Amino acid sequence: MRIGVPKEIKNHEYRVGLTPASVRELTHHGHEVVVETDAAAAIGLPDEAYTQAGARIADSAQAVFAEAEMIVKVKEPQPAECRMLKPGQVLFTYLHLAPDPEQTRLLQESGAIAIAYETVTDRRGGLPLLAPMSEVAGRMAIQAGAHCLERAQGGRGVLLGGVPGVPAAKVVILGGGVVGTNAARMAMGLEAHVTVIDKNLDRLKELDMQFGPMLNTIYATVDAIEENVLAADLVVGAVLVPGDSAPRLVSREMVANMQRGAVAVDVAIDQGGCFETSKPTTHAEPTYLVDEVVHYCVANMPGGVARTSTLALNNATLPFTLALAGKGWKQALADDANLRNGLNVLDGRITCEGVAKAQGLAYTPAEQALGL
Ligand SMILES: NC(=O)C1=CN([C@@H]2O[C@H](COP(=O)(O)OP(=O)(O)OC[C@H]3O[C@@H](n4cnc5c(N)ncnc54)[C@H](O)[C@@H]3O)[C@@H](O)[C@H]2O)C=CC1
Ligand SMILES: CC(=O)C(=O)O
Ligand SMILES: [Mg+2]
Repeated sequence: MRIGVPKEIKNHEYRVGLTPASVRELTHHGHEVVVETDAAAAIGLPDEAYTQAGARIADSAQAVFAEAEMIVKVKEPQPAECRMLKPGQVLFTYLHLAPDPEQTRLLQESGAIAIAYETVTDRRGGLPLLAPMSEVAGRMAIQAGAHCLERAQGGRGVLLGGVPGVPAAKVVILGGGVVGTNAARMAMGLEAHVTVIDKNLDRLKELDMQFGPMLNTIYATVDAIEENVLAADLVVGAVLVPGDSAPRLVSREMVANMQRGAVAVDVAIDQGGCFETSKPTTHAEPTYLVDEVVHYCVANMPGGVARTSTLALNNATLPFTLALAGKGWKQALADDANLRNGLNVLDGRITCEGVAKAQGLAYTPAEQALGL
């Protein structure tokens, strides 16, 4: 198969769909790879590393989209990229369609086969292609939150760990999945007072076993969320209902009653965010204030540490990329129910239930769309 890797064009997005090591694996298996020039030069992966791995370098995104049978990317295609997609072309990347009607429509119109990293599953019900970026974003959430808490950033001038004689900051994490666990681990490492709130009791039990008495775990009720958010210095939004829009757990009124200079890091912003006051921001302008609460809502946080993130993402995506390239998309999707859960759009039909529900569109089960 001929696989194309365009340079990412989202604001301050320096990740890339394939590393040279992944390219070598694909060319070793007899596939052709074409990479846009300077696709990953910013993270120390120059064109020569790709040519040594067996790729060809193309001088534009247009050239990559024109000749590839499958496009492997990182972020959701921007409108200009959607318009370059062709009927029958496979797109393998993050999509986050639930809160994005424009992209959904453009993908439907393109006739491409759109497979979203974030809805591919594993045998244990996890999300193996979201997990590495959630690990990164969860860890970054505490770095970003600590920075935003500095007074010069609009924060309340609080140090996460406090010092002897002065209490530690209160960090409240909504959602104890991959983002939440990694955020908790970093915040505990900095000696903050950390609370995780989740509606999944089994998950809370696992966290309790993992971290012991240093971590407070609380079952998610409106009451518990309100009480903890209002007392928090830093709130991390880390909930997810796969495929669907994020549940809005923190209302505008709750934000208005938060402490002045408190910080909200809404990692769940890529699925619409879990604060009513959240709107997507960029690495160039990551924060804004609502009622003197600092909001950090960067939708591509891992792009900030693009080298680490690219390597971590490729570790997870490579087996699926190899399967799609080796078997062809139809067979690969037919053989693997977990990969099939990644299929979001086929022949203009929406095959992810969460996306269809979030946008009030008709849902076609992937099996039906594939004629299985
Ligand atoms: N902004 C960014 O750059 C990035 C954003 N993300 C996003 O972060 C979010 C979280 O991802 P993961 O941790 O991987 O998901 P996950 O599935 O591992 O964890 C989500 C947790 O939320 C809990 N949850 C769901 N609904 C809830 C509710 N109503 N109340 C309380 N808890 C609830 C679930 O029980 C689960 O434990 C996702 O939206 C993901 O796309 C991930 C990586 C990067
Ligand atoms: C998952 C996601 O949104 C990201 O890695 O940018
Ligand atoms: Mg306020």
